[in-house]
Amino acid sequence: MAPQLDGFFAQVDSLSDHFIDRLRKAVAIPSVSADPARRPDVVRMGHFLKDELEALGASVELRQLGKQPDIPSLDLPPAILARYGSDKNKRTILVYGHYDVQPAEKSDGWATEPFDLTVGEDGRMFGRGSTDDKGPVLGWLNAIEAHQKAGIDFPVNLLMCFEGMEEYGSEGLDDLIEAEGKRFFADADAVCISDNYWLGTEKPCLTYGLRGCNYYSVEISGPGADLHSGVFGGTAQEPMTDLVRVLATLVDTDGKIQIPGIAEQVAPVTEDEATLYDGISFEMETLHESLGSKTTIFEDKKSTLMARWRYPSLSIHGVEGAFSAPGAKTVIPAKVIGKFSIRTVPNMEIEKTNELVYKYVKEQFAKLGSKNTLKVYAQHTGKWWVASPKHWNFAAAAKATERVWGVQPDFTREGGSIPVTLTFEQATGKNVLLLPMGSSTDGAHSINEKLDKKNYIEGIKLLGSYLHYVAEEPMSE
Ligand SMILES: C[C@H](N)C(=O)N[C@@H](Cc1c[nH]cn1)C(=O)O
Ligand SMILES: [Zn+2]
Ligand SMILES: [Zn+2]
Repeated sequence: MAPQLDGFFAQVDSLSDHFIDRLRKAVAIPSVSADPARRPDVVRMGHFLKDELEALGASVELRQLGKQPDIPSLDLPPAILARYGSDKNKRTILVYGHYDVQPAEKSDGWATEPFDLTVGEDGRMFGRGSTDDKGPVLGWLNAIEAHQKAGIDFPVNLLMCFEGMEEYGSEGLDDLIEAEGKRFFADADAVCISDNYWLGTEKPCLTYGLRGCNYYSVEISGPGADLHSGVFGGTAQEPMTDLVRVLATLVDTDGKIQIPGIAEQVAPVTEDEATLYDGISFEMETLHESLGSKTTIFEDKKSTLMARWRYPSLSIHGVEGAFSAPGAKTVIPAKVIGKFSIRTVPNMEIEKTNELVYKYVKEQFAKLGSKNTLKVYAQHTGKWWVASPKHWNFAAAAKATERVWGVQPDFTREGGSIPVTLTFEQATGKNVLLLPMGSSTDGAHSINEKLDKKNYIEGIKLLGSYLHYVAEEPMSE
């Protein structure tokens, strides 16, 4: 099966320094989508990808997505739509990834410069976006190049959709996907996304589910300007005090969401599902390693996996407008905006969840009897997704995993969110597969994000061989 793969693998190995250099160039572009000041860098990253793709012979379009809804003066970065090959006798695979990254500052606690890919002797490649999601996005380009240089026919037609706003809720992309479902994406036989991580560090996985994400702001204001706490402390009602008290009512120390009506929406555990967790390769020790501590809510694997995959969670992320620098500033902030999100699961509904959140937050604020003013709103929302892994798309990925890594993959769900996954499924009507490259200790969204060189290089082989096995799978749907 897939006889050309040995030549492809050898070519990937001999190009490995070049592929790491490509990742270094990509990481050097600080494409932070959440920071309006970095928007030119996000656009520059989009152009970098366009140039690289064109140099490989792909046809590429940059699609403008309009203005950012919450900052109407700011253009959204373009989505990249690209095609490599248009042979009617080949299958067509649509791949998606994102070229934006989470914010990162050395002062957050990074051991190295976050936008300077630093490769250690042990093969760990540190840099913001290395695993999420520049390494995997470049994996597709590298697979194309290795085929070209090895003189091996590319096994499928590849459609690519890369966006620059995923870490901010994929603003503007749903409309494009819906509009292009039966146009640019019309030929797609299946969809593959490489933008998540293995459950541990040793065993690869194929992922068939994601949680959704509803992201909220709670804004409390009162004074006309920031105040001196010596002059006004004890005489003015303070927005920060109110906010802390409201945020404290959302969730308890063991992660139990306190908002009535959320738990009632969650799908019951079926008998089949209850047996599924035992077979998954997952160690609490690896979780402690990824977490950097032993502060887990649960002590056992099953409860932990269920909490990550099939129950909602509520996280408090930060407070805009609050004093957060080192030192001691005796300020009373005039307006503070608390940020929290709820990871949603089957059968939670976005609108119903929003209404429950708004009602609860308003009730908690009312209980304080404060003269300050409250606003609560959703910044962005994205639905959960669960697909069937019983499909030739997953079968091909399982064979590729066995060929590259020598083991059968686990079939997993993921606690994170990729907001457009369900949109791709619905707009194309095709099966969607998540095929991760990185591992659980990569620290996506955290300080010292990394991708292991082994996962990058073998990951390129995995993506390329998946396409070969896709070409060989019997047509069933
Ligand atoms: C799993 C993926 N690599 C990722 O990190 N997704 C983000 C996307 C997001 C941001 N807001 C809402 N969703 C995540 O899960 O936080
Ligand atoms: Zn990502
Ligand atoms: Zn991310």
